[in-house]
Amino acid sequence: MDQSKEQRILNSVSYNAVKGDPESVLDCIDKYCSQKEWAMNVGDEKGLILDNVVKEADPTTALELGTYCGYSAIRIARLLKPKAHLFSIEFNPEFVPIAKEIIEIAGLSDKVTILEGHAQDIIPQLKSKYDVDTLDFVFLDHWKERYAPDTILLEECGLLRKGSILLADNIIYPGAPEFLEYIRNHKRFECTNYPSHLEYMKVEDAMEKAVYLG
Ligand SMILES: O=C(NCCCCc1cc2cnccc2s1)c1cc(-c2ccc(F)cc2)cc(O)c1O
Ligand SMILES: [Mg+2]
Repeated sequence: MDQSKEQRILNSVSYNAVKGDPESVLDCIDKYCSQKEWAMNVGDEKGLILDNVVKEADPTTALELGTYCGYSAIRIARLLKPKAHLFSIEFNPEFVPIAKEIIEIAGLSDKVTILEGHAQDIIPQLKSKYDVDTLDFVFLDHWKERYAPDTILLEECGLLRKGSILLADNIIYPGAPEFLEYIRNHKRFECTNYPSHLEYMKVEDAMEKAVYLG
């Protein structure tokens, strides 16, 4: 059976990236996906916004919804301080082993735990099963219509604390209108919009940061 696009991305990383060097893994994926095959990584332009928000949050415990090939997990994990940890949830069983391998090549396996399943099933288990207290940073990059309900779920599960920072991808394209409506009208969130472009394209996109006020 011929390989998947995600398999081909892993092949390219495995062949071209410097083992243990997260930057070279990111560069390799960005090169492959801008020159050979488009893929839904957050990419280099929005990746810089992600970097800056992660640096601002300086999280001890971070959560990502939507691992895909591990690109944004590497962007986040490479900035984490020594004892900090990233939990990343992915529902597609095909992507999990590929993301694990790419994160391993980046040398960041110790800082990232990939949890396979749907966010709405795993979020309620984070405290009891994964010993999470509260989340300092959350990157939303999964089903766009799940951004709002899963944000509500995070709050209901007591996983947000005063100052928790949420960052959502694809606010314009594919778009997350319900999330935008919810988060901007909810008084316990302080929102900031970051205009950008869809990964590897000239199409408009944006990211939205929401600080939980407690
Ligand atoms: O759909 C996107 N991301 C979500 C897919 C993962 C589904 C999951 C559900 C789920 C549930 N629970 C836990 C984990 C997970 S992962 C996505 C799509 C585009 C795009 C696609 C076509 C196009 F022409 C232009 C842009 C760009 C992006 O940056 C994206 O992020
Ligand atoms: Mg995205």
